[in-house]
Amino acid sequence: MTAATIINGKQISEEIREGIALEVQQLSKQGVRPGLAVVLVGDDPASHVYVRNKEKACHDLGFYSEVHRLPADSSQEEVLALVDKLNKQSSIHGILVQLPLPGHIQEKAVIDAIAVEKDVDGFHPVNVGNLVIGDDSLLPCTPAGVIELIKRTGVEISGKHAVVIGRSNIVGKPVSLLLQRENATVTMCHSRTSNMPEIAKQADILVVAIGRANMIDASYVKPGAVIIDVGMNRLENGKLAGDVDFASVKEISGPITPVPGGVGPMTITMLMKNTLLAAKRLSGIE
Ligand SMILES: Nc1nc(=O)c2c([nH]1)NC[C@@H]1CN(c3ccc(C(=O)N[C@@H](CCC(=O)O)C(=O)O)cc3)C=[N+]21
Repeated sequence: MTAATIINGKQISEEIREGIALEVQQLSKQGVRPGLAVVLVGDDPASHVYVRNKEKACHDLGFYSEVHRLPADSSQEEVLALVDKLNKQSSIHGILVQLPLPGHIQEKAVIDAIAVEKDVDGFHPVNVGNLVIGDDSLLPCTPAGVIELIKRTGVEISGKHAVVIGRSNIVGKPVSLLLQRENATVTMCHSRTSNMPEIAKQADILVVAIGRANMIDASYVKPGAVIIDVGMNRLENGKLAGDVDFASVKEISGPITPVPGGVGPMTITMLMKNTLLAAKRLSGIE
């Protein structure tokens, strides 16, 4: 068997970003510059890579960006007051409040407070509801990036069996809905699934988002299946590992994403795409 294709999320991101940069140029002629605000409460170290990569993307694409770093002991009222200010600020079209928030702050209260039109994470209940219904909405970034990566493998999604491992609100659930929207037959597995390898082995497309380093080995994989690894696990040696045991799985799978360089860069690219879209809509251009 020939070696599996490695899906180059970094390169695909670059291609999409070139298109976004062109649109930003066009928009600037109409006096609009997409603006993104990121709110970081406390100093979760895992957040830093993400915020750094996001700032770089904003800079490279000519977006306006603000990062608000609040101390870990900020009150919920303080965070809500900042969100309210950003909701009203015309230079900002996208607001992302980095999760997880410190335990004393209710994530739901904060997400609910973000203006629906500026919710570039796609986490607000109105955007989630529209996703479920199939109406137009700002799509959550990682799930949107996953679909884009699958489409670019050239493998048809329609009619295929997709298995999603993980049922979180930010990845597993929305990815399942988007795959279903693409006419896949979708099975969701999770921590209580009793015969997971057996089910996963039926997948033509396997999306893994469980948060356990290298858990999915070749015994979960049908030969030739598309493998999308959403995992981001920081190992003790400081390296990043996915949820998929890349070395063993790539020997039998079809196209497979690496970590890093797979889904991660796409998440940021989709955030930029959402911010561009929000800027156009808020400016009455689309
Ligand atoms: N409201 C909110 N929205 C999020 O989208 C969100 C969040 N909170 N909290 C944290 C997670 C994590 N996350 C990442 C996205 C991309 C990379 C990324 O760019 N990874 C690169 C680089 C990794 C590296 O070099 O260390 C890669 O996979 O190749 C990392 C992490 C978004 N998150």
